[in-house]
Amino acid sequence: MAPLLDVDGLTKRFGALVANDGVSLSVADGEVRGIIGPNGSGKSTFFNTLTGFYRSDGGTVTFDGTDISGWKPYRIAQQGLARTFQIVSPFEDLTVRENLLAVHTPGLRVTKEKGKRADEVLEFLEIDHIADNEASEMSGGQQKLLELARVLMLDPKCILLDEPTAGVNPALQDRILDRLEEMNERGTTFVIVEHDMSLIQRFADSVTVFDQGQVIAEGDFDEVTRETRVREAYLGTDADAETTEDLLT
Ligand SMILES: Nc1ncnc2c1ncn2[C@@H]1O[C@H](COP(=O)(O)OP(=O)(O)OP(=O)(O)O)[C@@H](O)[C@H]1O
Repeated sequence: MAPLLDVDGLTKRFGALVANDGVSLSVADGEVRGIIGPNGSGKSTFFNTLTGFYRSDGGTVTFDGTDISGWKPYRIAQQGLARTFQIVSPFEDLTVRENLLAVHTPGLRVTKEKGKRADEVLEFLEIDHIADNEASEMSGGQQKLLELARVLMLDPKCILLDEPTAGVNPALQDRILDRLEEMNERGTTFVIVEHDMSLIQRFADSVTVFDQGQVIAEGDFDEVTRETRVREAYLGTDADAETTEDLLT
């Protein structure tokens, strides 16, 4: 079966710096793919280029059988490939619910339907009790949930998550992960950039490792974390680490 997401030779340069150097990666429908790699290895750039926030310098992106290379971010999101950001930025003056209603959802033209979707999403993520609070009153962790909620308004086939639990307390982290797993069971595909290796180990079916803008390994978590090249990539940024566990946690 053709992959849901197929990236071929994606390249992004910032002046002389090649942040993504011919990155190729295929994700199957229903898969959870983890992307790991040391700081500055090009993971966020990959998401930004893939989703049209950066103009690519080469390569193609095919999603659900359609070539979406060079498309604008909103069109890509509406095609079913949505993303969250490492730094969340809700409309702070709006309430939580209003933040969801502000998402452009072409599939739900009737306001009543959109309100119903918003209420379902709020309940699913267990933030319905703060629906009428201003977003500015939310904790950092709750804002991460709001970010996810905004993405769910689009009912996407595939969600790219950029560090979904960074800076979130452990109880809330667990809740976020439970919800992601539930969505995956219902068929949503995920690509997740995360430094928290326990999360990757628990959630990802397979892992792609970036280093210096390139894919250097791919496979299941235990397989890739044993690879010498992966250990070396992390060692370069953490010379004191002695074991793989030290390196990757
Ligand atoms: N807008 C930009 N302008 C110039 N250089 C950039 C820009 N964004 C990223 N870079 C550079 O591209 C390289 C890859 O950065 P990127 O943020 O994609 O890495 P990352 O793997 O996501 O890192 P981290 O894990 O720290 O988030 C780095 O050298 C970074 O300094």
